[in-house]
Amino acid sequence: MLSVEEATRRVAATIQSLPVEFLALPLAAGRILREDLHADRDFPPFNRVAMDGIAIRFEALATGLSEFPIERIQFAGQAPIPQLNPQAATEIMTGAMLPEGTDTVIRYEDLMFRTEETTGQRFATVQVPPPHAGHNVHPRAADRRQGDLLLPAGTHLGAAEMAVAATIGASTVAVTRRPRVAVVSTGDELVSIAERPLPHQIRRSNALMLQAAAEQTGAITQAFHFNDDVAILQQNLPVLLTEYDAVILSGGVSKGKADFLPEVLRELGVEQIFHEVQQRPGKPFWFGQSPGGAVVFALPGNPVSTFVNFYRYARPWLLGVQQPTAAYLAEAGPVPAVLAVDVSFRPKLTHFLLVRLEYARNGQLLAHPERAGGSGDLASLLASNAFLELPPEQELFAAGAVLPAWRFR
Ligand SMILES: Nc1nc2c(c(=O)[nH]1)N[C@H]1C(S)=C(S)[C@@H](COP(=O)(O)OP(=O)(O)OC[C@H]3O[C@@H](n4cnc5c(N)ncnc54)[C@H](O)[C@@H]3O)O[C@H]1N2
Ligand code: MOO
Repeated sequence: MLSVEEATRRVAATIQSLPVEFLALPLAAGRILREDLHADRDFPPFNRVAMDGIAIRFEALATGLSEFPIERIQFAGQAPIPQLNPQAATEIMTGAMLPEGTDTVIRYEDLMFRTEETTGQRFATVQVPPPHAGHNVHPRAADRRQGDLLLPAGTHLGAAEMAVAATIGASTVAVTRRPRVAVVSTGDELVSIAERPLPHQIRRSNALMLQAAAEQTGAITQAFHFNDDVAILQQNLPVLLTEYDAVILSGGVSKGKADFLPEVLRELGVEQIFHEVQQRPGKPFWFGQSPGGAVVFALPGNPVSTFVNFYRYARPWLLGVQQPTAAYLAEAGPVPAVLAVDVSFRPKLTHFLLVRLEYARNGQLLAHPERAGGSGDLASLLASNAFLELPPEQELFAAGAVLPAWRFR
């Protein structure tokens, strides 16, 4: 049977970048950028006044001058008028362009004002002299230069990236199109969430779970349900394989008499890349790829198995096809966590152990195992926020062991 490492490698081998689409910037938040974006101007683009007050020439103070006549007032957004008199001041607001002939800004808090009654002329007296020329000025190009690479292809457009893209006028951007995912539940025992189940029936929860989890990666999803019927599966699966980038099925992949999926998928020309992984939960996981390129994650139907397999294999795939650089691995992969108590697990399987991750006072990420009733106990997912990956070659895991933790919250 395939190891978790080998299954991971085979899933990763099917990752190919999805095509690029061009979007108006406001619609691109959360997407992966697929072009390099450079500074179109210097940052800041002009000598920017950083405090409300007056602009003067620093040299004037050295001559012993401390009172300046105010020549004019300049607001942010007004084109500056050069100040020709080196002994005068321009009253000026934060965000304005520093006028030629001045080099220093003194804030209102460090000034006293008086108005000459006869002429109406206003004067500012410096109470606290500035320490150096350039004080309270954010000089042109201090932060970045025109032409600098600011957002390389592969950047995830979060809040900071949106601000920088906006400031350089990237009104339309090239981004990865969203993955299209069909989520399919199978099983005769499953009824819709609006129905009152008969005693032998249950409501189908996996499809909604998978939709929510896939949409969080940026995918567009649509849900389907098929009964355990070979003809229905044969009739409905082909169109999904042509219209979606990934088809994520749940149920119908183990050894039961109604577990038709592996056979039907093979008959439909989907190449089986593996069936069964040396892991618990989620051993009967089937994975394949159709000739058209769509991948098929046929996940075991027990809700915790479906859930764990999604986060362990399908989520990294969905992030990988959107992110053409290796950066996706950091987002998709596990974080190291410290086991809080001793744990033993006998079977020669990789064990995915539901845990609650919590920061200890020393900053360590501690993993507390959660009481769980097995792979059917979907309520156990509520109390946990990650699963630890315990390797198969070991039976005892002592408190303090550092292990990979896959977070899902
Ligand atoms: N003889 C064997 N039997 C089983 C094996 C095995 O190795 N030999 N493996 C067990 C393991 S492990 C798992 S996991 C399950 C997986 O089986 P299937 O993928 O075929 O899933 P089903 O039998 O269809 O369903 C299992 C379980 O999950 C419930 N389910 C299914 N779909 C949904 C849904 N959309 N929403 C909510 N719940 C769902 C279903 O009702 C079943 O209770 O097989 C073991 N058997
Ligand atoms: O290993 Mo199955 O996935 O637990 O119930």
